[in-house]
Amino acid sequence: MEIVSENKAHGGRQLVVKHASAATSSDMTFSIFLPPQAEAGEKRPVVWYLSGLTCTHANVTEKGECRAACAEHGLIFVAPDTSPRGDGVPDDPQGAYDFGLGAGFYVDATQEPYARNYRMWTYVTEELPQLVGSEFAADMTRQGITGHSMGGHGALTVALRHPGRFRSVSAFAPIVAPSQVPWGQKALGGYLGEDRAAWRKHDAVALIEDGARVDEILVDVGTSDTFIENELRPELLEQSCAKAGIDLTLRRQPGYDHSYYFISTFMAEHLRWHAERLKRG
Ligand SMILES: N[C@@H](CCC(=O)N[C@@H](CS)C(=O)NCC(=O)O)C(=O)O
Repeated sequence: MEIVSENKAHGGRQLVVKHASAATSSDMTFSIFLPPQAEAGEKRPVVWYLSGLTCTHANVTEKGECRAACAEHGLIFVAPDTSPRGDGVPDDPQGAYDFGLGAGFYVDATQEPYARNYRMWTYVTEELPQLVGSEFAADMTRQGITGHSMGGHGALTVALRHPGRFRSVSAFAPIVAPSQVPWGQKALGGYLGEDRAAWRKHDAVALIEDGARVDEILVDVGTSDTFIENELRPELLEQSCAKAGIDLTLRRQPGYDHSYYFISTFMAEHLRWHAERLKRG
């Protein structure tokens, strides 16, 4: 583990960390904010933030405005990268932004040439939690997860497939049914192949239809988000949660778009919502 940068902020410490990942057979970089309470040696809850297309750890770290709320509530905030990186890691054949580098979609690819490196599911669900749990003052019995867009899809699917691991789940403008939208169809087809049965395990709406459950979900999406109708389709999550009895709070925020101006506006509310659930019992 190599500390790439370290800055004091809000009485805590913002780190950027690089490590050799066995899951992705590449070096991976993530950011972690340690609140003042963790700096004082106390084990603190962890909120995972999975980012969207084209992002690295840096977008939310620099533009997400997460640190004041994390310091107030004593939350460790971890932001992984969105794909493997480096020499020899294959990209989209046309260099498109929505597949390959910056677009790992939080799956373990089975298709060539992606299967060796594109193992973001194993990375975010196994390898990185083990590293964070062993290297930092993290209370791994208290975890929450959130994310944006492709990372909102990641947060929902990871939570739905790990019952009991997360006490709180939220998302900003998530892709909720990747099997039914262009971004998701391209990614799931490219990484997992054309067998749609394999896609269902990486589709929040399909997982809920197939019986997966979380107690409650908070979702914010902007009404001026240009991806809302064709890629995000929050109404599909609304319908599946209503049918399944999942307590979904879906807030359509008037005039907000898909950007970090939107995310940063509601970040503190999401973190408070996580903190309330993470401090229970
Ligand atoms: N309009 C973007 C689509 C990708 C996009 O909007 N990415 C979102 C996540 S899905 C993002 O957070 N981008 C980076 C940023 O705003 O810092 C493009 O064509 O590159």
